[in-house]
Amino acid sequence: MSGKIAVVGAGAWGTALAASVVRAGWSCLLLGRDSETAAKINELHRNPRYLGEIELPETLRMTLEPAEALAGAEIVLVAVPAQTVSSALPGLAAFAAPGSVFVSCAKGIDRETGRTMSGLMATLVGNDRAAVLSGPSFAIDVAAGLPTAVTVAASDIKTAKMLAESLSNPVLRCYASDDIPGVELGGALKNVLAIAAGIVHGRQLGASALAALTTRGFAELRRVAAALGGRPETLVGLSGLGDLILTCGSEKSRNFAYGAAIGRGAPLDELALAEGVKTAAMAARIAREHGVEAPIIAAVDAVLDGGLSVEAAIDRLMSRPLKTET
Ligand SMILES: NC(=O)c1ccc[n+]([C@@H]2O[C@H](COP(=O)([O-])OP(=O)(O)OC[C@H]3O[C@@H](n4cnc5c(N)ncnc54)[C@H](O)[C@@H]3O)[C@@H](O)[C@H]2O)c1
Ligand SMILES: O=P(O)(O)OC[C@H](O)CO
Repeated sequence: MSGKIAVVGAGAWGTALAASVVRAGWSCLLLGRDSETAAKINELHRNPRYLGEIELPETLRMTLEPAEALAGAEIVLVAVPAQTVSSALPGLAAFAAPGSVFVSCAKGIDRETGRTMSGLMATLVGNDRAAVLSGPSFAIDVAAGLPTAVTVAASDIKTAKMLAESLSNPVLRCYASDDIPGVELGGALKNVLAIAAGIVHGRQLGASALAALTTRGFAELRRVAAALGGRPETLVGLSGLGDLILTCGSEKSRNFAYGAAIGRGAPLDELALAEGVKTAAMAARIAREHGVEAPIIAAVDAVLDGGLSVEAAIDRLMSRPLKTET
């Protein structure tokens, strides 16, 4: 590939994606906010704060200037935390090259407006230029060049295929989809469910409970995503089931690890880096407003809100009326 890709957000995911697109042959500028990280990336080819000693490609450069990062970029990967996308985007759109495609790589629902990341982007650059990348992918794995597969969605399948071809490399396999809601809601909702799975793990409720929680959580993920237009077949793919399996079973997941800490009795932490914390309330609200049964998501929201203890949440989930499975 030749040409330029800009990556917004020099945290774990932005840096890993930037390394990955350089491996795919693109020139890449990473846009961040702190000069110390820029010096480490540009001079030492490392981002120790987020990715330890992983060696980044020497041609990867970071800048603090949006105009420089976005000038001439055909693709802009947006990898800042979901709750900062609405404030980060308006300052960027003005610098974007005409026709460039903005790809949300964040996983969450905006907690002020209830809007999805693609929805936020579409208001600025239009539906045709808004896309989503999601799927089972720890930044540290992608940065280290371990084999990974994700889904890239755009409303036009031709755009999705162009992005999948552009972003794939020998160790990152991108599948194309035209189901934006299905792909992005899988990623947003699995974070909430990973917190629940972490609680089960931290509370030492056993492997059987973890399997039950993950499976019933998946049923909720499918129902809520379907209510917002996600297609069932997308939810059994990488960005739904795939990412749920990854994050509901590994302490490498910040959401799972945060849930595990709560399960072990740690106090709630408003500043936790787990994206599911900030998406839980909106996910529960969307489920209520659409009349979708989502007791696990509601329980996570109530526990994070401080209104329900873990013990009471378990009792509540286990004492629900019995029903048919499907
Ligand atoms: N870390 C992962 O393994 C991973 C994998 C897939 C998806 N994601 C998703 O990617 C998103 C980012 O996660 P992360 O792990 O990189 O977070 P992070 O905390 O590692 O880094 C976030 C970065 O964004 C920067 N930032 C915040 N607001 C900004 C703004 N307005 N403009 C520019 N930069 C800004 C911060 O300074 C920080 O460098 C999240 O939605 C997360 O769910 C993360
Ligand atoms: O560490 P987490 O829980 O934010 O998960 C990271 C990625 O979303 C995994 O696909």
